[in-house]
Order: sequence, then structure tokens, then C-alpha cells
Amino acid sequence: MSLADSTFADSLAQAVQATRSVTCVGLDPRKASLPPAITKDLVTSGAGSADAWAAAYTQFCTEIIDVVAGKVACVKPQVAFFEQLGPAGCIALGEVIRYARSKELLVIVDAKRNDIGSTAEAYADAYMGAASPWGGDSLTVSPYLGEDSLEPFVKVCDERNAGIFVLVKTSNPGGGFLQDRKTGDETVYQSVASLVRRLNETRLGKCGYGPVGAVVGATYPDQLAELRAAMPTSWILIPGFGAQGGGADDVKAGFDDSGLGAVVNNSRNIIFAHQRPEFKDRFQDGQWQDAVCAAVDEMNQQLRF
Ligand SMILES: O=C(O)c1cc(=O)[nH]c(=O)n1[C@@H]1O[C@H](COP(=O)(O)O)[C@@H](O)[C@H]1O
Repeated sequence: MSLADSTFADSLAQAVQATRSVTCVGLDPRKASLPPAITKDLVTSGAGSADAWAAAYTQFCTEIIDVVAGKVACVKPQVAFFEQLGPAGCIALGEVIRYARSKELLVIVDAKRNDIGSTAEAYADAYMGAASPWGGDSLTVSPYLGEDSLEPFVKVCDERNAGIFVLVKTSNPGGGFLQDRKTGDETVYQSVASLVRRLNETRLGKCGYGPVGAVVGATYPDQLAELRAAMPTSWILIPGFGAQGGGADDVKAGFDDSGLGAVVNNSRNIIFAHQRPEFKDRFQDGQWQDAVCAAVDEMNQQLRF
């Protein structure tokens, strides 16, 4: 799968069809939850430097990638956890992104970036496209600086066959404070959805979808159905499945009749599956990768509509 030859929307459609999976594995490494098999040396030697943790994050994420490559369409590294380690973490992030792409996984870089247009250009250059420092296939972006702030990202989508996912209706309980607020006849999230639709619909790939996608939380199934209809040609990234309470019934409305149009992210319940009560007894510490594998298989099964 080469992004150079295919639009992001088409690459995602191909990846979903090839893997028969709409699961997106969230790569959100957290010090306290890494399997002891990875951290035991760090702890026993007391060598908890940022470099050592960054190496542990790289090992953890690349081993997860080895497990899930071929089983899912995409992965979503969450930049915050890498930034938390400082420069060493940022190097690790680049390594993880490159490794995932080398295993033919599409990479959604979750950085929720944006700024005024001229600065947004730099963010787009940094995170979108293989040649960029942290070059993924797509990036999560915030719409709250307005249309001119999204344009640089859309331009880079066109130039590099990349994609973006704009925050439309987020999964967190407090998101409604702004997103559900009425502006005239519609809510803020409905206005953002109209903007996403407009930016996207002149750029459709062969699969019928375009590069300007949306984030809609699994925790808001009614709005997901509404937003599927409001943005019929946008891929939807659906976070909030698993640890935040979303389940298979909650995400069903995100898909079109061919099972395309959405990918469902799950971070903690997959990557830290070794800690889940139902897996704890089945898998020993040294088998944390098997727990990841079982969790992905289970989610894929749940989402085969
Ligand atoms: O853009 C996102 O991915 C995102 C948007 C949103 O509305 N809610 C949300 O949880 N996310 C991200 O999705 C992931 C969810 O993680 P889990 O709750 O562990 O599955 C985290 O990386 C969040 O930052």
C-alpha cells in the first residue's frame, strides 16, 4: 500500500477490506501500565531515565505493531505520551510511526493540532506524509480556530495523499460545553460537520470518501448516526470504545452499507489487555503480546457487522 499512489481515503478503504477489520489500535504507552516483562530492568536497575523509558515505549509499541500488523487497518499513536518524555520520547514517536508504516499499517497521528494558518502550515508539514519528521498518513486536528486554520492541512492532504480527522463530537463527557452549544439554528458540532463536509466533498477518492474526516465519540451513538448522515463522504474516527464505555452497538451507525466509512479506536483495552480481569488468568506476564492478540481478535469479531 503506497500513499504516493493512492489517496488516504482509498488506502484506508483498501486496508479495511484487506484486513476485514475496522479496528484502530491506539498506541498510548503509559509508564504505570507497561507489562512488567518490559519494565522489570528499568525498575530493578533504577535506571528510569527518559532515554530508558523512551526505549521501553519503542519496544512496547513495536511489539504491539508486530502483533496487530495484518489484523487491523491502522494504528493511532497518541503524541502526548511520547512528548511527556521530552526529546527522547519525540525520537521514539518517529521510530514507532516509521515502524508501523513499514508493516503496512496506516498511521493516524493523534496530536489534535491547530493554530493560525501560517503556523498550521508547519504542523501539517511536521505530521503529514512520509517525508515529515513525524510523518503519518493522517492527523487529528482541532477546528476551533476556524476554516482558515484547516486549509493548510487540507492543502497538504492534496499534495501528499494524506488525511485529517477533525474533532467534531468528542467522546469526553465535558465536550458538550462547547460542541453542543447552539449558534443560531444549529449546534457547534453541526457547524463543524458542515465545514468538514464542504472541505471534503470536492476531493473524493475512488472509494467515494475523501481526505477530510471527522472524530465522533462512541459514547454519543445518537450523534454518531446524525453525523454519519451529515458527512456522508467523510471517514469517521470513533474513539471511546472499550475503556470509555462504548460498545459494538454504539458504533454501528458509523458505517455505510459496505462496512466502510469508519474506524473504531481502542487504546487501553487492547494495548494493556494483560491487565484486564478476563485476560489476567489466561496469560502470564511474559505473554502480554498474546493478550493483545486476543483483545484485537475479540474486537474485530465484535465489529464484523
Ligand atoms: O482524537 C482522538 O483519538 C480522541 C478523540 C476523542 O474524542 N476521544 C478520545 O478518547 N480520543 C483519543 O482516543 C484514545 C482513547 O483511548 P482509550 O480510552 O484508552 O481507548 C486516546 O488516545 C484519546 O486521546
